[in-house]
Amino acid sequence: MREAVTSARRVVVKIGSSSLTTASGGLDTARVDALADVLAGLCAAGREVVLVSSGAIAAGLAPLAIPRRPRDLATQQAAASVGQGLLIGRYAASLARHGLTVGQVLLTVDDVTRRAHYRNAYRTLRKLLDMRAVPIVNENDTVATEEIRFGDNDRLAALVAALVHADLLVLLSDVDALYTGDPARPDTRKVTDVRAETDLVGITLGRAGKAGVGTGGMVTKVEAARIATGFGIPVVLTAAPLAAAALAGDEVGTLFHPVRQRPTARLFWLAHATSPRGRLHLDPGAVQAVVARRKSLLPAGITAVDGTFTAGDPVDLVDSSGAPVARGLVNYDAVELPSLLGRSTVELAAALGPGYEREVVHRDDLVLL
Ligand SMILES: Nc1ncnc2c1ncn2[C@@H]1O[C@H](COP(=O)(O)OP(=O)(O)O)[C@@H](O)[C@H]1O
Ligand SMILES: N[C@@H](CCC(=O)OP(=O)(O)O)C(=O)O
Repeated sequence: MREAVTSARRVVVKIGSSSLTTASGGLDTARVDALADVLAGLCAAGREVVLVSSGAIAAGLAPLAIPRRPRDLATQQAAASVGQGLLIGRYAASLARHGLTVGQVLLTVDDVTRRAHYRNAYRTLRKLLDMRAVPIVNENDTVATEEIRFGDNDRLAALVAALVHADLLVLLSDVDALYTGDPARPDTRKVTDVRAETDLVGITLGRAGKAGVGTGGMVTKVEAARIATGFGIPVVLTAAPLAAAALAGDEVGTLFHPVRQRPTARLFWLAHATSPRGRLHLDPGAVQAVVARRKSLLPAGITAVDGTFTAGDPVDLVDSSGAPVARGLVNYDAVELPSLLGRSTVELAAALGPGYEREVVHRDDLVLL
């Protein structure tokens, strides 16, 4: 019995396209009904549920007579636009059988990465939960462009779990657990528990299984598990038909144990949810100061600046090989920085005024990567 699972009050469940569609590509209503039954069971037991459901693109293919998952964004978006309505309609009907109401929540990357926006998303999700409705989240595929797309809902689910302060994230796929390699091969073993990054050493994370339906495969699921467990949220990865057993605490699938206590929400978002707007190249002394001594970053330790950012934006701090070592909120606009580099704060204050004594990134706004 998994205590971390049975004690969870607020649960985020994510289901992949591969678990919702028939072999011919249409929406499998029996599977949607089966999932709805599991979710209704959770609600009846007084637990709160947020569902993150993929499947919009897959559900839109048959009605548009598209034979397989399209590669180009515009066709994917058209399919999602048709499919999302069908998907949510089906969930609404399935959950109505249990007297439950659904609320559709379509999110873009910005909605969960920009502070002002994610507060907004959080408020809506909270309100839906307070009103005993089941929020059903998907990426807002029809407006997301290639650059600002999640592309996979695994990461979105982990960020939503963090956003609503969930006690558990359940990732439902078409495979019953994480395996040491491609589960289709005979020599692979099931991994029942992942307690630390070292447990993943030697595991081959393959791409999506069912051709043309899922995206990301195990890579994005393990990445999602990293994000959630880093926020103190346990993650169970299993197959959709095992959802009820997994949620009852049975030892099915793979349990990713939380690796640490919850960090402050702000720094978590900085590390995992924000997209950096630029890069500050640090000399070795500055890397040492920021990483080992947890100091603020001063202009003297910066050798170069890339990107077009303004004060308050997230930026990556990179070492001399270009590898990111930390992320932080920068106190200057990109255009201001080049003339300050390599100069001490005392010198800058004397030459330019006391406003230039400020750190480039304050230690309170810094998170190590
Ligand atoms: N190490 C692994 N363990 C388990 N499954 C794996 C592994 N590597 C690749 N896979 C494949 O990942 C697939 C699940 O990913 P995906 O198709 O993206 O699912 P979903 O649509 O549920 O998000 C499985 O069907 C499986 O074939
Ligand atoms: N937003 C897309 C989901 C893409 C996606 O992540 O799919 P999957 O790998 O099946 O979870 C859709 O609804 O089709």
